[in-house]
Order: sequence, then structure tokens, then C-alpha cells
Amino acid sequence: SYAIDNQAAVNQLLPQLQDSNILGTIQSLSNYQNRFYTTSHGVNASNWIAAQWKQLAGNRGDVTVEQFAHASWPQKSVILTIKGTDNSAETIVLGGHLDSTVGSGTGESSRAPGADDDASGVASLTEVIRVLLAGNYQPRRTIKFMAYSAEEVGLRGSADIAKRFKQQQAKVVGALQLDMTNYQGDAQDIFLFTDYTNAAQNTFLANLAKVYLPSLKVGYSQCGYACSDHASWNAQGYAASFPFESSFNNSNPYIHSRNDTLASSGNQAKHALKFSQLALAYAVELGSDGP
Ligand SMILES: N[C@H](Cc1ccc(I)cc1)C(=O)NO
Ligand SMILES: [Zn+2]
Ligand SMILES: [Zn+2]
Repeated sequence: SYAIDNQAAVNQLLPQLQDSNILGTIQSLSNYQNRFYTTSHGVNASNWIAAQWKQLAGNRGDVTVEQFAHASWPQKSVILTIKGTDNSAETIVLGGHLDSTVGSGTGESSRAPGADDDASGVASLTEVIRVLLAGNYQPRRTIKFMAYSAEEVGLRGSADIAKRFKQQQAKVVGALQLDMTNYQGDAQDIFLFTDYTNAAQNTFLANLAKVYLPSLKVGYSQCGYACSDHASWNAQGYAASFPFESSFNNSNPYIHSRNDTLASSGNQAKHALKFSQLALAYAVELGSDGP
């Protein structure tokens, strides 16, 4: 059940989320020449995220960081796990993709900053990790944060991982995807996508926004195709959701080009902060449910 019954914990943690940290992470990630799944820069960016998340993990015994190696390309996905206390068999997944592209023909020397697509999503998630761990939050369910490789070439990193989880009969209660969180194309703040997602979980997210983020306007939209990694979890029968920065018609025109920079999103991360807030509420409300 999608009960909203952890106001104390969520309201204590929400104010600690800071857009300045999100901005810094987007800047660092978009400084790589590109983060394409087959280049040295792409491999380095994955290693940088793993190092950042390891730093945030500190010496918490219930937190591990691993890199998930993919068989046929060099860029690894990154997974941070906060092991649950008394309901650790049930897992919540929050993801974004770490790779970037400027379309077909992207190679070693291509300039693909990918600030919005999807450094913004990885940065939004990294700030949630920082606050959960700094606040010494201990979930009852296991929470996994994932930075996927090779999303731009067919959701390949998340497909590998979701298939592995299904093979292992993992009990994934829900998966949330953050892909493009920082370009505000519309007056509304957050758009919940209704295709390749789970309707009940989408309603839960809309309710979380109503309770915890009452000043935010929530809209709905569709991609019309499997447009990000939520579709990999959906394909394996898991409940997936995809809160997005804008409506389909007003989406960021700069993506998949060298102009997908922080400057194209107004040199700010205030829009991305909203997604950290929603993701934190989602992680704590779902993460705090017992067996
Ligand atoms: N196609 C997706 C981006 C994307 C997703 C939704 C909408 I609406 C517009 C654009 C992509 O490139 N993900 O990396
Ligand atoms: Zn993307
Ligand atoms: Zn993309």
C-alpha cells in the first residue's frame, strides 16, 4: 500500500537538500568531454561517480557501492545500496543514466556535455544520497541508487540490471527514473509519464507531491516509446515511474548536442532540486515500510 505515514522523517530531511550541491555535480559531470558508453571519458565518468558515492557512504556498514560490469562495452553502471534493517529483502530502486551522446557517430573526441541529459538526474539522486546518509537515515527496506551506463544506445545498462534482478527473483517494490530534471520547459514543475510506467505508483508520487511539495504543479505526459530506463524495469514486470522536467511538446531542444550545457538550463539547479525532493519523499516513505 502506498501509505504516506512518515511525515516526521521526510520533513526533517527535505530541507537539507541543496540546489548548490546539485549544480556542482552537474558541472563536474558535464566537464567530461563526453560520457559516451564506449569512450575513455565515459569510463572515467563512471569511476568518478563511484568515487563520489563511496565518499558519501563513508564508513556506514550498511552502505555498499559497486560498479556493475557489462559484457560488451567498457562503461560500468554504478550501484549504491543502503541495506534495510528488518525488511531488507524488499528493494526500492532510484535511477538515472550516466552516459551522454551527440547522436550516431559519437566517439572518443565528441563533445557531449549532457548537462540535462542526464547529469541532472544523476546529480538530483546524488544529493538525495548525501542527505539520507548525512542524516543517518536507516531504511527498513533496501534502497538502491543506480547510475546506468548505455541508456542512449537502447537502455542497455538498465536492461542488463533489470534482467539480472528478475533472474534473481529480486523483490523490487518500485523503481523511479530521473532522466532530465533541470530544464523547465513549462509552467508546471513535474510531469509524470503515463506510458511504460505503473499507474498506482504514479498516483502515489502525485500524492507525495501534494503532501510534501504543495507549491509544485504536477502534470502528465507520454513519450510514445520506451524513452528512458524506467521502461527496462517495466519490461521485467516491476512498478516503474518517470517524473520528467517538462511536457513532451516543450522538452529540452538542446539534448544530444554540444549545447546541452548548464547554461542552456539557466546556470541553475532549482528545477532539479524539485526532483531531489520528490525522490527523497519516495525513498523514505517506501523505504520505511516493514514486512
Ligand atoms: N529520448 C530521451 C529523452 C526524452 C525523454 C522524454 C521526452 I518527452 C523527450 C526526450 C533520451 O534521450 N534519453 O536519454
Ligand atoms: Zn536521458
Ligand atoms: Zn538522451
